[in-house]
Amino acid sequence: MIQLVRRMCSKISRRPLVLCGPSGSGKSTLLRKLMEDFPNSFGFCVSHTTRNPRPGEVNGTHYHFTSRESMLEAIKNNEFIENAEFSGNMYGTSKLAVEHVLSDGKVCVLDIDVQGVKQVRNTDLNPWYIFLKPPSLDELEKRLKARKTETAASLRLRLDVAAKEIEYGIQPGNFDLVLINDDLDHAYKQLKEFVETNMMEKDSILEKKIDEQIIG
Ligand SMILES: Nc1ncnc2c1ncn2[C@@H]1O[C@H](COP(=O)(O)OP(=O)(O)OP(=O)(O)O)[C@@H](O)[C@H]1O
Repeated sequence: MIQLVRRMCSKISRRPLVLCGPSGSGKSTLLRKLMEDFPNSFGFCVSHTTRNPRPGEVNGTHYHFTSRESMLEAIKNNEFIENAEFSGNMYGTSKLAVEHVLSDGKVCVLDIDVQGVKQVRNTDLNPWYIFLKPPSLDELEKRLKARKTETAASLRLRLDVAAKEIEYGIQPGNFDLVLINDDLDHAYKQLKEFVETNMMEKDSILEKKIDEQIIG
């Protein structure tokens, strides 16, 4: 019973986590590490996309791969929290995907772009917002090239968009934390510290309060 109450309370106390940053800034890389360290605390909110899967990407795990027609229909039916168009493809977070993570009692993690962040601000999701900034556009270009997922045209577009996103990302007040992904271990350490300070401690304080109320 105590476990159940604790679980219910911790669920409502846990604000989602938004990780935003230009394509290639390292969002997936950092989130993978976070999920490995806290497998029971965080749940990745699986986005929908109309783009084709990259090698190794699994439907339902990395993305829900879908068609433009079904996605437009679902958006019309108000099934999405946010959606964005990038490089001729649609991306979006469905309400169901968020509910799926919450029903597991986990903190919902959203990997979204600036367009998505602006829309999430108009919802009652109330997440923590973290912006991941590449050390420079040159370094971003190097990393995207090394990832070997882009054509010359899609690389160009990503770099153009990145410059605008960084402008928004570093503006004071837009994010709770701006993380520079220079050295990966250092960036991860900062992310982990932010999470432990702002997201974990509050939960343990809440759990202590629940224990005091229930046990006496
Ligand atoms: N600190 C770092 N130093 C060097 N390489 C890095 C660092 N962080 C990430 N990378 C590499 O940069 C590339 C881009 O990272 P990743 O795919 O995680 O970016 P992303 O923000 O998730 O991109 P997208 O939005 O396109 O999915 C990957 O090949 C990754 O291994």
